[in-house]
Amino acid sequence: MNKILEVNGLKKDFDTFSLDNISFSLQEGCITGFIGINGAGKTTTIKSILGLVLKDSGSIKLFGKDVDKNETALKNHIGLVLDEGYFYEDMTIKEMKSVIAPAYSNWDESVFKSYIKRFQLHLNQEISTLSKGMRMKFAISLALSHHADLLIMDEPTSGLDPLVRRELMDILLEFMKEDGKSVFFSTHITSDLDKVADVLILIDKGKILLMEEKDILLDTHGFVKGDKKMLNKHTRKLFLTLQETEYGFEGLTNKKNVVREQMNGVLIERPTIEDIMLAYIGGNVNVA
Ligand SMILES: Nc1ncnc2c1ncn2[C@@H]1O[C@H](COP(=O)(O)OP(=O)(O)OP(=O)(O)O)[C@@H](O)[C@H]1O
Repeated sequence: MNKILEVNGLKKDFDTFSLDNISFSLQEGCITGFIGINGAGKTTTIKSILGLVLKDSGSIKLFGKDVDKNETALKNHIGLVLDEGYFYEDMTIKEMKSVIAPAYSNWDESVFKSYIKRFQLHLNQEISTLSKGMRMKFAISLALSHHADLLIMDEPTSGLDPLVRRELMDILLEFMKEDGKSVFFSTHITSDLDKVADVLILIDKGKILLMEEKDILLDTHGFVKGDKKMLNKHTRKLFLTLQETEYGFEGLTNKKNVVREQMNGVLIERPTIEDIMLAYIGGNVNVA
């Protein structure tokens, strides 16, 4: 599989926050979830990739080419949905589209119109009167109307109701049906990724803590409950988090098979992506 985006040694210092030597890559044909709590550095990373924030150091390659040297050509391949509105509020949908469309050499008006129809948006409606869900749908319509290969979305589901979030997930899966497409999707609402993500990248305090295929993560991690008698110097080391009560314990392990072998009789449940995220960013972590 081709690497569609390669980020190497990305650094950005703000007064009270730093992106600390961020490196990761995205594989073609994958939906990659970029997860982390509020303020973890997701937006700063995405904006640095796009050149909307000036990085201090590091290299970024899109489709194998240096972003700094090929900005305009590469922009044609990217569909962008940012969390903060980048629309002119007093324009209508049609007027805003006319500002954005000429920036893309492969703009496809018929695709745009089909999304507007599908989302029941009205070309003459003023942006300032759009609800949050309608804004997101408009942003998606723009992002998908120039045959982009990589869709980059920053917190697209934030503040949306479950129905609209589901609709968005369906659109992503539809987009992925065509060969060579990829999605990079930042969110702190990890439940959105349960169904759609192939790979997860976890960022916290400006550092990448974890990068793994979702299925492998969910297979190797387990939420374990059992009798306190099973805990000893060795078995304790198998846990990322551990809570003990008078009688029992519960904790998250990243070595599910070893726990199964060495701790007979414990109950092992499948964790959610959120359980895993919180275990890695919380204290009390024994990462081997
Ligand atoms: N222009 C800036 N100047 C100074 N600090 C900044 C600037 N932009 C972002 N930050 C800081 O960088 C940190 C990371 O912010 P960022 O928006 O990247 O996080 P995030 O993971 O996207 O959070 P959220 O989920 O809340 O959107 C925050 O502490 C923020 O205050």
